[in-house]
Amino acid sequence: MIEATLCFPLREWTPDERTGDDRERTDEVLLIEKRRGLGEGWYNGPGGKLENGETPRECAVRETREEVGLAVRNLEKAGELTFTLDGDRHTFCHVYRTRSFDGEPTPSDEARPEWVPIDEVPYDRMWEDDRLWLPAVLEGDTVAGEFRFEGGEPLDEADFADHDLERDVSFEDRS
Ligand SMILES: COc1nc(N)nc2c1ncn2[C@H]1C[C@H](O)[C@@H](COP(=O)(O)OP(=O)(O)OP(=O)(O)O)O1
Repeated sequence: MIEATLCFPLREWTPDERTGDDRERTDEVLLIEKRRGLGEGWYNGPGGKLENGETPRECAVRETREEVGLAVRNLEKAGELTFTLDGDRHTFCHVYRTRSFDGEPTPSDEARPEWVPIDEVPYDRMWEDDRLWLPAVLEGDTVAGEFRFEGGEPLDEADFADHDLERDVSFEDRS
């Protein structure tokens, strides 16, 4: 089974009174538009597969740096997701969020970053499971879920079948 990570950097957006911007203050999340590989063309958080000897947290930090050039710190564990394909465990994904980072997001070969207000997340351009668990993660909750896909490899061409989801979960190892 593949072990992978996703990281959702968050920031507060405040209106600039000098420009007369009258939008409400809101949180924004840094998403990527994936440019290659699994989920190409879809929005997601920065992330990827664990390398040998790496902890999930180290992986999330490395992948966020590699994909969008952001140095994230103080990651908070927000979720554990299991994706099954035709009844077999396919990917186990650790989900993090953070408000601590240095640098400005910059595009890479793998990803185009974009700050998005959390109530405007483009779920119609994301994995089908995301609309079920990401809102809770962006609200500060914790989630654990299993999402079942059917139809054979690759996973991003399979059909989403059903799921189980728990909220307000505690993660013992805090990995
Ligand atoms: C099945 O549903 C999924 N939903 C979401 N939101 N994200 C998913 C799903 N399945 C996989 N993912 C994530 C997990 C990883 O963050 C990426 C896939 O990573 P990738 O295969 O691109 O991993 P890298 O290590 O970056 O790949 P390279 O081999 O290209 O370096 O999708």
